Amino acid sequence: MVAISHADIVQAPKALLHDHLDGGLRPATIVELAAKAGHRLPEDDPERLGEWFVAAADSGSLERYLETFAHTVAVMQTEEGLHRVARECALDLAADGVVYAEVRYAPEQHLERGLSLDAVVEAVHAGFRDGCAEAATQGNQIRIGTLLTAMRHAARSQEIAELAVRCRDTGVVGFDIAGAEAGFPPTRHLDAFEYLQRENFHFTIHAGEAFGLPSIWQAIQWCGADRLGHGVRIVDDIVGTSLGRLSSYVRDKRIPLELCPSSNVQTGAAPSIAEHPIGLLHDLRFRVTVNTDNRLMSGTSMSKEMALLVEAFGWGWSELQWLTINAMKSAFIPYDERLAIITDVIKPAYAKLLA
Ligand SMILES: O=c1[nH]cnc2c1ncn2[C@@H]1O[C@H](CO)[C@@H](O)[C@H]1O
Ligand SMILES: [Zn+2]
Repeated sequence: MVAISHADIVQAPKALLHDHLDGGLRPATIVELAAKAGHRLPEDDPERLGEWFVAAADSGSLERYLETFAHTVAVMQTEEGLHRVARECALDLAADGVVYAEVRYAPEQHLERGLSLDAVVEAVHAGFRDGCAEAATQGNQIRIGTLLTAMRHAARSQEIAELAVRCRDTGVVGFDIAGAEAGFPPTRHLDAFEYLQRENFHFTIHAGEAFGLPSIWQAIQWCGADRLGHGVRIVDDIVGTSLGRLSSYVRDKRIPLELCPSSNVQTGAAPSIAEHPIGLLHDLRFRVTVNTDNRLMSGTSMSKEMALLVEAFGWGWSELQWLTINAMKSAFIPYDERLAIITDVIKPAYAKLLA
């Protein structure tokens, strides 16, 4: 069998559920926007700045990994900055062959220069609209929905949940909480999750990344999460191939795991790509999806994450199709729209690749 190259994977349609808007900026854009905003950067040369992000995020700790976001969030405080970052995000994902993406960010982090929460969301949506339209003229079709994130150490989750519901017909497809996990259990935000459930809305929770099973258990059984952001520590409930109660529940209910291999290696949640639990979770038929998390901090892309898995686990097109369909099945857009992307875009393309 001929090995699948990175270039081959770029051509294949991909679906991405876990990508942070403020974790995917182009280094050159950060340099330009920082100059305008008067924000000091650790490096002023785009190439060196890109390397700085990857090296600084390569810290072995989620807390230190998250410190690097100060330099991206700083340049996303104006309508212009937000619009540009969202537009470029759409173009970059589309050029990488991503056909469906859910991109998340925390509106509460973009108010430092006087924008309102609603203005932040509008600027991001306008950027995505323009980026998607431009990508289409280049022959790259992409659909993007946004997830609004609340920061788990802060106290604005109810407000952000209400914002998400208010914007559900203009591009927001779900809600999330992110930030340092240890010491900030998801149950702190129970009111927000109960509100979202009453509104028949969708949400995912970052859980089981820097902290283990109690965090996953709370996210699912107390908060009612539809999906798990990372969820990689679910392997702590698996001995050999024998599943405990919680891991059985997650697998049997088909709860999607938004796994992010490179990010997990950087924060110390996995020792290496080859030893990443995604191999075991695939073999045990969990609802596994593969994601980028933060393309800038991990120096990655959707195609690169897949190429790493091909190399580490010897996976081929059938596994890549499985991951892609899993992601599409787990998306927060309506069922008929998910199905249309699976049957009209994903399956025909992989049928050719598999032939
Ligand atoms: O892997 C992660 N785990 C937890 N929080 C994260 C991760 N990646 C990014 N963020 C946090 O989410 C915010 C909104 O996008 C980012 O500013 C960052 O603080
Ligand atoms: Zn994340």
